[in-house]
Amino acid sequence: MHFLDLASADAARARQQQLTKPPGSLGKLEDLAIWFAARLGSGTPGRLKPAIVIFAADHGVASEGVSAYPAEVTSQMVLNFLAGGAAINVLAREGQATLAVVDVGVATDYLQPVIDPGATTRFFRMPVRAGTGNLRREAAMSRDECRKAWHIGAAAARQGQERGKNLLIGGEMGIANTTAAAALICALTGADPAEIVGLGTGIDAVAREHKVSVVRDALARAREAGAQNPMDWLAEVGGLEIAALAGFYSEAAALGVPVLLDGFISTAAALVAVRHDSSVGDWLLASHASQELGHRHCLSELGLSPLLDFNLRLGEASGAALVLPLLQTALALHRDMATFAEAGVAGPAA
Ligand SMILES: O=C(O)c1ccc[n+]([C@@H]2O[C@H](COP(=O)([O-])O)[C@@H](O)[C@H]2O)c1
Ligand SMILES: Cc1cc2nc[nH]c2cc1C
Repeated sequence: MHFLDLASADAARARQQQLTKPPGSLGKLEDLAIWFAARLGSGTPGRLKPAIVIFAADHGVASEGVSAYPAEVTSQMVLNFLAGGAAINVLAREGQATLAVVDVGVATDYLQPVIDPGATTRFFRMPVRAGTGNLRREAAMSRDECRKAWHIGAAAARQGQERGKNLLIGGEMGIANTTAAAALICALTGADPAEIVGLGTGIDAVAREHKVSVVRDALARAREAGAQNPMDWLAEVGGLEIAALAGFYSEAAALGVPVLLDGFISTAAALVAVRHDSSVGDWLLASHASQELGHRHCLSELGLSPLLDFNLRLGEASGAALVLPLLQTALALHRDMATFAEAGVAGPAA
């Protein structure tokens, strides 16, 4: 386990007091500089080197009519990521982050060649199985499959660290995964599904009522099957990409690399990782508050407050990538501003 570097945090806090501005006037930008100092082990951290990894997988529960889109969209969007046409391709470029996509269980075949010579997105095909089982009726996956997906995520985090990345961002693509994420949040926090289940990709109120009952049925079935600890729940009502994300976050924390969370599904995966090992929580930063109903509840269970509230509900790491320029700016201000002494500016009146 990695500990926070409190001496570096103190050095950063002291520097913030010396920079040519009233103390506290840069608000959360100051907090961010201190947050990164404690985790990057320097009182004046350099530029962030972010890596984005999107885990993609399908969900058997899509057959219950819980999404506004057909399951084939998962594989079609993977092709879009590889061709460079998705929101995350643009956001990753703007945020100067590398982008990789890992197929941990996409069920439908890719109907085009997946290699685009001009594309910069790396692609790894490591399907654990062709989508999960329908979590309303059966375990989403076996414990063994769940562990495999978790380890794929953990290996991705290790590779990020080996490549010198100092900020890890996990994203996901999986039609129907807001159903699995909602079920996990309810299972791990005791919340009522009616307060967590949202509209996902854009279902209507009637479909949402049905989605609530699908989650209720899944929770009752899994409880009956003996689910107790976070790993049990992850296998029973989670998803392959959610398990990979939970492994990715756990390993990032174990390696002492900070993590930037995305939206509802990403945060549900982080909740699993934290309930599995509470020390993971120290390494998590929340990028934004998703429109998805239960996201704020999940964030508050993790003790996190989101930086932005932009009504996003896209997933695929988009909200996390969006805040990268803000984070780089916070660290640049912290590094590059003059102190009162350097600039010959008088401090506060005595
Ligand atoms: O990240 C979020 O907050 C978020 C909220 C709603 C939907 N999504 C994305 O939409 C898909 C899941 O929505 P659904 O309706 O199919 O469950 C999945 O690919 C997610 O990336 C993501
Ligand atoms: C088009 C589309 C793009 C997405 N990106 C992440 N989840 C998504 C879901 C849909 C439906």
